[in-house]
Amino acid sequence: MIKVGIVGATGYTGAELIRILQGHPEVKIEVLTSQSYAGQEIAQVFPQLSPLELPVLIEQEQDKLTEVDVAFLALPHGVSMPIAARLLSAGVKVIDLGADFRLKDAVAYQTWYGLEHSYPQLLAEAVYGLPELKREQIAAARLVANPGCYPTSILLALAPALKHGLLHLDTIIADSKSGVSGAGRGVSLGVHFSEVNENFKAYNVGQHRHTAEIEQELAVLAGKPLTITFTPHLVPMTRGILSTVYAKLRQNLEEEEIRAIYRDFYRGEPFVKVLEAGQYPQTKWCAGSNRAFIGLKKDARTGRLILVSAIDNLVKGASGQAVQNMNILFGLPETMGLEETGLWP
Ligand SMILES: NC(=O)C1=CN([C@@H]2O[C@H](COP(=O)(O)OP(=O)(O)OC[C@H]3O[C@@H](n4cnc5c(N)ncnc54)[C@H](OP(=O)(O)O)[C@@H]3O)[C@@H](O)[C@H]2O)C=CC1
Ligand SMILES: CC(=O)N[C@@H](CCC(=O)OP(=O)(O)O)C(=O)O
Repeated sequence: MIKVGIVGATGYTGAELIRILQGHPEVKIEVLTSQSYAGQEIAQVFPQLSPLELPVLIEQEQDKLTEVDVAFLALPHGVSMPIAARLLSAGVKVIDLGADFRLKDAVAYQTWYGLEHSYPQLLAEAVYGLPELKREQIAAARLVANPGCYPTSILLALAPALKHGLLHLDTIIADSKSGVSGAGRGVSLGVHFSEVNENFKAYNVGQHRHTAEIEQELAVLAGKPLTITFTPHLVPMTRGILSTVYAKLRQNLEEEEIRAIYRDFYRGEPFVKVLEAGQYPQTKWCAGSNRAFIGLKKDARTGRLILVSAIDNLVKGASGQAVQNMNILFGLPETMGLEETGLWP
């Protein structure tokens, strides 16, 4: 059995990790940490977990954390750096759900996150954990930087088109909408009920920190640097991200030829489904599951490709993808523990 630790178990992605891992046949959850609730049962925070036999919450500084095989860090950005360094030196594999190891460039990290990176030497070895694009590198990694939720939805939508050189690189626009759980469990004015309910807004326009991560990974796919316009929106729903991505096509391909490229790129991928002509995804299709759905349309009038992708921000956008990465790290079938087809309605 793989001994697992979850650091930041009382947050949304931490709880989602417990929900997924408790059904994983090769995992034993050995350590759950919290700074605010140390000494208490996790069921006191999330009563729905009370039927499970889970360890009492402990502080992340305790030695017990260094005795696990793999630790998931479900912490706010800026907090994970020293914890990851300590765990790696104790021989623990680390999957960081936050942003601390996603950018390769420590200067870019400082620019976008307003913090100096305290372990820049780890950035070179960290692998950006999007399994559909980096499976081999993930398998050999000690430190996996789990992608952000918006980047996952946008990168999966664009990867086949960029890999095949289908797009004018300076024309990409990604317009994304997220459920409120994307902001985590902490309370703030922008996410309290009466601010969000019956409301819809764009935020961090032209400056969301995920832009850096998306551009970094799109550049790898395209083989050259590029910039995109990315606008996130907050939707009054709990889970889900829907991204609509627009870009000018370089060649006059038929829509079915483009769809064939997408189908071929994702052939055999258990978690990515390319939809039929005229079919576009909805967030409810993937709520609670690790699946991503991609619909596409060639807009012949404008010469643009329109891509629509849907994921659950807490699953393929965070904890499910992290478990997929753990399966790869330990040579297990990638779908193990992730067979859940989702919640309906
Ligand atoms: N929510 C989402 O959809 C996604 C989130 N992410 C990323 O995953 C990470 C976790 O997100 P999420 O679960 O939503 O966040 P939450 O705010 O819901 O949870 C954060 C967790 O971190 C702990 N924590 C907070 N501050 C500190 C600190 N200074 N030191 C140690 N522990 C601390 C809290 O524990 P306690 O107070 O009990 O100590 C809590 O368990 C973040 O980096 C987030 O950006 C990535 C993709 C999607
Ligand atoms: C709705 C909402 O607020 N979403 C979050 C994205 C969460 C996430 O993926 O953040 P990290 O990159 O820090 O992991 C946001 O826009 O900040």
